[in-house]
Amino acid sequence: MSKNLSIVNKDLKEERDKINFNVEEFTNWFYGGAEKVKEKKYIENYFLSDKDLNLELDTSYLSYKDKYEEAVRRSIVVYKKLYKLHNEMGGTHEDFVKIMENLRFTMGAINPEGNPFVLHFSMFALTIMNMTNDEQKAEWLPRIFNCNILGTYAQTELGHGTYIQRLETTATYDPKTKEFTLNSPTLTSYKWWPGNLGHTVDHAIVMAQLYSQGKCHGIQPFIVQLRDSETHKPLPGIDIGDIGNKVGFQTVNNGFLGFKNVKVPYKNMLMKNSKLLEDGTFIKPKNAKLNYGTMVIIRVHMIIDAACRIAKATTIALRYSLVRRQSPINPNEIEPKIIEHITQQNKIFPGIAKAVVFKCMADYLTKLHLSITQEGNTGNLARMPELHALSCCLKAVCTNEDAKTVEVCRLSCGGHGFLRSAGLDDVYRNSTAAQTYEGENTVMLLQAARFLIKSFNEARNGGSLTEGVKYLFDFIGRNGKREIFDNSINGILRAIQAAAAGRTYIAWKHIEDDKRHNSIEVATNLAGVHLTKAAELHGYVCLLQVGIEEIEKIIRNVSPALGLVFKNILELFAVDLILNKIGDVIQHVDISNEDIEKLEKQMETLFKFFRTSAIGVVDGFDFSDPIIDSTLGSYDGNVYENLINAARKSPLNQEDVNRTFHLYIKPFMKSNL
Ligand SMILES: CCCCCCCCCCCCCCCCCC(=O)SCCNC(=O)CCNC(=O)[C@H](O)C(C)(C)COP(=O)(O)OP(=O)(O)OC[C@H]1O[C@@H](n2cnc3c(N)ncnc32)[C@H](O)[C@@H]1OP(=O)(O)O
Ligand SMILES: Cc1cc2nc3c(=O)[nH]c(=O)nc-3n(C[C@H](O)[C@H](O)[C@H](O)COP(=O)(O)OP(=O)(O)OC[C@H]3O[C@@H](n4cnc5c(N)ncnc54)[C@H](O)[C@@H]3O)c2cc1C
Repeated sequence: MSKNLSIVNKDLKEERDKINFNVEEFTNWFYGGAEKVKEKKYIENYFLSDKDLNLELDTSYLSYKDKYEEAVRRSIVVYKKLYKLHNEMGGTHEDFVKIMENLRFTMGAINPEGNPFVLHFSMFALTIMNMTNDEQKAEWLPRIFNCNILGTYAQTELGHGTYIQRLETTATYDPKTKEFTLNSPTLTSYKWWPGNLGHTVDHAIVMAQLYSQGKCHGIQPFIVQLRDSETHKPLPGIDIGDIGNKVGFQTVNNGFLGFKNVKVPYKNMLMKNSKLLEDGTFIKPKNAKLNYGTMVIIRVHMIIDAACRIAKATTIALRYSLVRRQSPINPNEIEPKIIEHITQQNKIFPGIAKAVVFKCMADYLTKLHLSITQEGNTGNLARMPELHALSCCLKAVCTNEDAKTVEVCRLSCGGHGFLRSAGLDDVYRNSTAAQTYEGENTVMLLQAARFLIKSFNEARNGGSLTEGVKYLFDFIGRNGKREIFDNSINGILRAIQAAAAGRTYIAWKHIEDDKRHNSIEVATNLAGVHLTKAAELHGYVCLLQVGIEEIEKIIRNVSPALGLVFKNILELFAVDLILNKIGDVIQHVDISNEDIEKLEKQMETLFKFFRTSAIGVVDGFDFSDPIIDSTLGSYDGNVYENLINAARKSPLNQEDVNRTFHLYIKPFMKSNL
């Protein structure tokens, strides 16, 4: 960690002196090993130490246009260095991925309001890698990796983001000219939202309805050039621009795009899955949803992003809470560190536990994605729906928790948390954006619920279930009897499973009852609230189940002192979860008031133990000061000095008297109204 060289605040030093486990060992776990931590630090320093980035400039004070231009300038500095470093490292694909993974946070420090090239290196490149045939790979990948072309992923339209089956952009094939003609037949068919589209990229993957031989064959991906390679002017028939100011992501350059008779060559339809013969004959893919593959990959990646945003927010909130003193607990004693107020612990400690459990889930899901993709490459697509359901469910649950936790962290910093210099606003904006992009969270939960209902039917009919939903058998086996609660970690898991299965049953029954008067679709819509609750509970089951399995493995492999910290973290996650979901649990589990009181007491005991470890855990997340970028969360804990120094940098403080005094205020004050 590049620690600030200033003297560490004595309250924070006192906390660190009490840490009773090896922080470095925790860091090595979080990043996947000592070698990876070394790499991370090297890469971080390699980029952040570059004076050309001019990181001294606080871009939050710039205008919308200046922010964008500075973000582009900084990104180019970074990407030039990236390619230099890539060559130095050996130039393999693995080296590239390593640098990109580590750049995730570094980029956040360089462009706090978003990266104007993020889609090129994520969705654009991934779609070309995964949805093209060999010839197309050979044509496009070198140009993408050399950045000779820059691209984005243009799917969402003004009228449709969720229901992509009804996208309106058309691509009509003419076998005589061997070209597609792209059109935006209505205003609502304009592409709207794609990141980097407005003024940055010159190419896009465009999702459009394919028409051939007079028939519509559903949405297919096309690679389309949008701007001239020399002048960057929009090509004929292309209407393109920036969509304007947003809640966040100000420098991501989200754009709009309309087509009027734009010609695209035959070879530009991505043909790994669906195929179109030159004569216009359409050949269906093995599974029509294969074209949704890039979204699945990104949803999987979003779990680790959520974990890291929570880790960052809790680092800021906890460090601040260990140096901020306010409100004596005993009237005659000195004001305590605010963390001594138990409500403050309740705000921050469960968040730290979530970051750890989400990280376990991200590792698990990444492995699962890899194994299901490998199966897919051999033609076996059987587990694709399971992966789709799981990634939708966890994308929704983890980003919802992420936004909630980051906001609680902001509140836990009181007034100072509302300052931009506290560093929580960009984290929150990114968290809340993640609730919407890559599939709106309610819609994602409903997709997961579809899988749950199918599995429930399967279980009722004595069929087979995938591992993650086998608990539905237990529910059916109990035949209406309630699960008996026992206060162990596995007891809590069984209780959450019973709640998830119970809610699935309620949703299923709701649909079955309504089906008598309505179509299955209407009945399903009417059960929507139950369905989303069931999917959400299922997401928590997955998190706890994977958390238990992964943390048990971790405990076997780390020192006993760190093992105890992991045990504490897992219990914190589990007890916090059951207490938050107690209403659902009571409905399906035989749990007494005494049991609940015991859980509440247990939480207090867990807080007591975690009180000494917490600072070690957040230090172990290993965010350097430039990455944390917070007056309240810096390693040295000198928050008041940081706050006043940051305030002095406000553009308004660069002069004693602002011109508005003479222009408006003084005449107003002298006017006697
Ligand atoms: C070099 C590497 C570096 C990597 C670094 C990575 C770093 C990441 C950084 C990323 C930064 C990104 C910045 C922001 C980007 C935002 C991009 C976007 O938002 S882009 C825009 C994002 N936009 C969105 O996310 C749009 C959201 N909407 C959708 O995804 C779809 O409309 C839908 C899935 C909700 C429904 O689809 P619809 O066709 O209407 O389907 P129905 O309802 O009729 O039927 C459901 C049936 O289909 C089945 N199934 C479905 N999918 C799959 C699948 N993938 N598979 C298998 N099956 C699937 C399902 O199981 C079910 O089966 P059954 O029950 O019938 O048996
Ligand atoms: C920051 C950001 C970046 C983005 N980047 C890109 C990008 O790079 N490329 C791209 O193509 N797109 C991008 N998008 C678009 C994004 O993917 C969509 O906005 C998202 O998928 C939601 O779709 P929507 O806007 O149509 O919402 P809507 O579907 O209109 O949602 C509005 C409301 O309707 C509800 N609703 C809709 N359908 C259903 C249903 N079936 N059942 C129940 N409720 C429903 C939703 O729950 C929500 O409450 C981005 C969006 C954002 C915010």
